[in-house]
Amino acid sequence: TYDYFEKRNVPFVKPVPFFGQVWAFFSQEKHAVDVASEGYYLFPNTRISGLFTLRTPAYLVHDPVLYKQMAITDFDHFADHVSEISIEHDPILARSLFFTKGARWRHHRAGLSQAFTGSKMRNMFSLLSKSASEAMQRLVVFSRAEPISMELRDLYSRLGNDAMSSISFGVEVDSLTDRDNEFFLKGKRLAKVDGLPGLKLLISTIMPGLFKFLRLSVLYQDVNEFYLDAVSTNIRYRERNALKRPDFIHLLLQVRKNELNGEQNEDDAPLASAGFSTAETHTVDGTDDAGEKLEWRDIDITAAAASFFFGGIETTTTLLCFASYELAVNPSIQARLRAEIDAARNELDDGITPTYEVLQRMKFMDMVVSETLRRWAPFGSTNRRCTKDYTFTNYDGTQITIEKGLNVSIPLKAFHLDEKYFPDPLRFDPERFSDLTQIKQDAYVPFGTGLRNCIGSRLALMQAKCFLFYMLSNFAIEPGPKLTIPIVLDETSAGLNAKHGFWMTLVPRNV
Ligand code: HEM
Repeated sequence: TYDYFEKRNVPFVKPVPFFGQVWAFFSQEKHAVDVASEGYYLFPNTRISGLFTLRTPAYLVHDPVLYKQMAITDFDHFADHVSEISIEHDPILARSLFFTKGARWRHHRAGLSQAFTGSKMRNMFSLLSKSASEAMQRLVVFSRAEPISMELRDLYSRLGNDAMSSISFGVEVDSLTDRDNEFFLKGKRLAKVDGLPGLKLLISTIMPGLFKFLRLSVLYQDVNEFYLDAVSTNIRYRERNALKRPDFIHLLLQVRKNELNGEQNEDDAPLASAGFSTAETHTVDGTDDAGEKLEWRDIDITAAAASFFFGGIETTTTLLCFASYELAVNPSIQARLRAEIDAARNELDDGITPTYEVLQRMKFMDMVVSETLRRWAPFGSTNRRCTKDYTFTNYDGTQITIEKGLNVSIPLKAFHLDEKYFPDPLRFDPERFSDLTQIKQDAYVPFGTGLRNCIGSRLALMQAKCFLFYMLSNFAIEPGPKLTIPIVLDETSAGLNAKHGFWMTLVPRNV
């Protein structure tokens, strides 16, 4: 088994007998994303390297151009993500977009894409902004014009949960005051990426076969039941009361009735970009091999809405936490961003409430957010399953064939921190994004690339910018006494997190 890559002339990370590289996942003091990317640093002159999980060979892509090729032009060779989540044991997660495969994925992606267009995001933005603005007013009252010390991951995940509850379900919650409301508690359990759920998620990614064999589930049973019940009650209520609101449930009900299909909105083109990092839109044909469309049942709508909590809140919270950290330790960057926000506020009717278009125009805000996503990619690696044999040429002219069924890992974080693409890569420097023609676009992939890229990039960018806008309108962010500088990462979390928290002091601006 272990001569697999030698025979194919592919450099590979030497496996520990029986365990392969899995040993390193569980025995080292390194984050799973860094363990998975080890070959990237060991073999700088190849487009791909090999590794073993237990005794199964898998690949690691080194060349961002190859990733792009696999994800766009040669998409039909790499149509799926690798996880094997069972519909029986994880009825919601297995139906959510990241984990679906084949015809179900095509159908869901084609439907959901209609809910994430620029014009839909702009309509939704008013709900997002209202939720953020109300939360910020409560925070201002809470501070009583005095500096307050806060752990920002907790704060941002509360704000994120409240915003997502509003834009997904039309449910207004206030997790700052009502700290143990059910939407927040269940949302936290849903999106948990540390402890046992994080471990299971890791196993589902690095050893999908074993995960399937052990019949494991990731989500807690009570979380499945909560969301299934919440969404079907919500749908019935809307149907009875003919309720219309620009949120996801409403859009997904329209998708179900095929009301959005082919809807052309002349607003879409100018609204399509939420900033430099916005993931490109690709058209996906939603019909199956027999030319049929699947139905959108209640459980599919539930899975879609729940997946926004699962995939969207932790990641956007991570972006906000690291942006706040960098602003706190780089006061001159913070001052420049604050000046841009103040200038934008002068142009607003009420001097307070940003619009989608105002945020779209803020150049320095976009530079700060883009650089945060580069330096601290919330999603440090993604993957593909090879669905059809694939042959390509390596740098040295040799042909390599990836066989159907093998898993391929893509080290997004390693691309972002490679000095070949980004000189002095550990330095936080928004100026890199001042001249966008200088950015090596293939290597800048915070939202992945191709047909399976992040569907929520516009929402994430607008949400992060909106929260930063309100935060810096009201507070200066300073390092708190409990903050560790430089930040120490939590190597045990499946996501990107600070080991000792994001402790900051928020100083009211009184403007
Ligand atoms: C800063 C925040 C976010 C980051 C950095 C991020 C990053 C990513 C990445 C890297 C992927 C995999 C792409 C690939 O395999 O090529 C992905 C997929 C996905 N993301 Fe995000 N994401 C964020 C926020 C969101 C939000 C807010 C939502 C939904 C509301 C969302 C929904 C999804 C979904 C559904 C997929 C799977 C797409 C598919 O398989 O077709 N993400 N995201």
